[in-house]
Amino acid sequence: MENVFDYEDIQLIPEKCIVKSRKECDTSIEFGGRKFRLPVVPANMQTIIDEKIALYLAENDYFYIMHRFNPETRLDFVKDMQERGLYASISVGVKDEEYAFVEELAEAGLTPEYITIDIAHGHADTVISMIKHIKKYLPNSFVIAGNVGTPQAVRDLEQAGADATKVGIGPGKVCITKIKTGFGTGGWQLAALRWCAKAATKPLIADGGIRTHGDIAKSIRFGASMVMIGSLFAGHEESPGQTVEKDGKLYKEYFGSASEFQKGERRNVEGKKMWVAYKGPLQDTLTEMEEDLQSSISYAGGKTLSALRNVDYVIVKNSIFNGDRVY
Ligand SMILES: NC(=O)C1=CN([C@@H]2O[C@H](COP(=O)(O)OP(=O)(O)OC[C@H]3O[C@@H](n4cnc5c(N)ncnc54)[C@H](OP(=O)(O)O)[C@@H]3O)[C@@H](O)[C@H]2O)C=CC1
Ligand SMILES: Nc1nc2c(ncn2[C@@H]2O[C@H](COP(=O)(O)O)[C@@H](O)[C@H]2O)c(=O)[nH]1
Repeated sequence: MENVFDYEDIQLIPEKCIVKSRKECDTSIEFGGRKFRLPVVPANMQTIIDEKIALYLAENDYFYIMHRFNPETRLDFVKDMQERGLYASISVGVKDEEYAFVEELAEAGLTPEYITIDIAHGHADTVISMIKHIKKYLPNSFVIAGNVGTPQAVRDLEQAGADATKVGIGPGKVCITKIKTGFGTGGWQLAALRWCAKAATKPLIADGGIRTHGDIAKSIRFGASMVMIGSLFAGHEESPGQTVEKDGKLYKEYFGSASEFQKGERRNVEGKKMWVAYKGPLQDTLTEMEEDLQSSISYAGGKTLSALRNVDYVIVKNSIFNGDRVY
């Protein structure tokens, strides 16, 4: 493939500014029939989101996807969110019991507004079959399917009925898929997104590899409607998971959904755990992301996210920084 690059290799080129203040720039996005304040969603991982954070995000017009690792709580979660007049957004897998769960929701008259099929290798018959099952029993749920890394996968999942596709195999901060299997989009996630966008007729979610807020603007430029982020959302006051103190500093755990910490066993492990420096309140990060994205839009010469989609860019290999040395 030609022109393989990642986030750190790209710089977007500024256009003439048309606003007097960055406050005029609107970062909101319509996704699955709802308007959200940011084109950003915290990863559906156990150390990133829990019911309390989901509630906060929904109440404050942010998009969220609840993880699937406490499966028995999902039905009540959907009921509770909807009784509060909020949208419900959950994840499912593809094992037999997940088929029964979808039917259980339908029998209870509960339609989650968003259902994400959360599978490592999403270009699979198992995922295609689950998309069809959800569309049969819960036709009004907006189905996000993934993860994939090729245009053919996007076509196949869209063809099966997916309303959006999630792109990203192996670029995540706690991912070891690329090392253990030799496969994935790690190191060229942004180019893979661009490749997938050529085939997509429905929204794409760029998932994994976001290391700076500028990477959100770059994802939009290369075809994402929404950006899923794990590590930048880890380590907050509200983040689920253990907190430890070391040399007077606080750290919070962040582990992969395919790590032994998630699975409780060392079988097919494709994720690891790391400790993230404590970051303070989640809202501070969301606010900073919004301000930075408003600034990105102003550099793109517009007032809305659409301005980002057509800006020119240069590929400057490793010119910003290498790997994860961010600040
Ligand atoms: N975005 C990414 O790069 C990655 C994300 N993850 C995350 O880890 C979590 C666990 O994912 P996953 O293992 O899919 O979910 P599950 O553990 O629920 O496995 C789902 C089913 O798919 C099978 N399966 C898993 N991987 C493969 C594969 N490579 N080829 C064929 N069948 C497979 C499993 O069987 P069996 O285990 O017996 O093979 C199981 O029957 C998810 O949250 C996922 O998002 C994991 C790796 C990569
Ligand atoms: N290969 C693995 N990928 C994983 C695992 N758990 C989650 N993920 C993916 O990472 C992103 C978050 O990436 P980040 O760079 O923003 O931290 C997440 O949304 C999943 O797609 C895992 O165990 N192995």
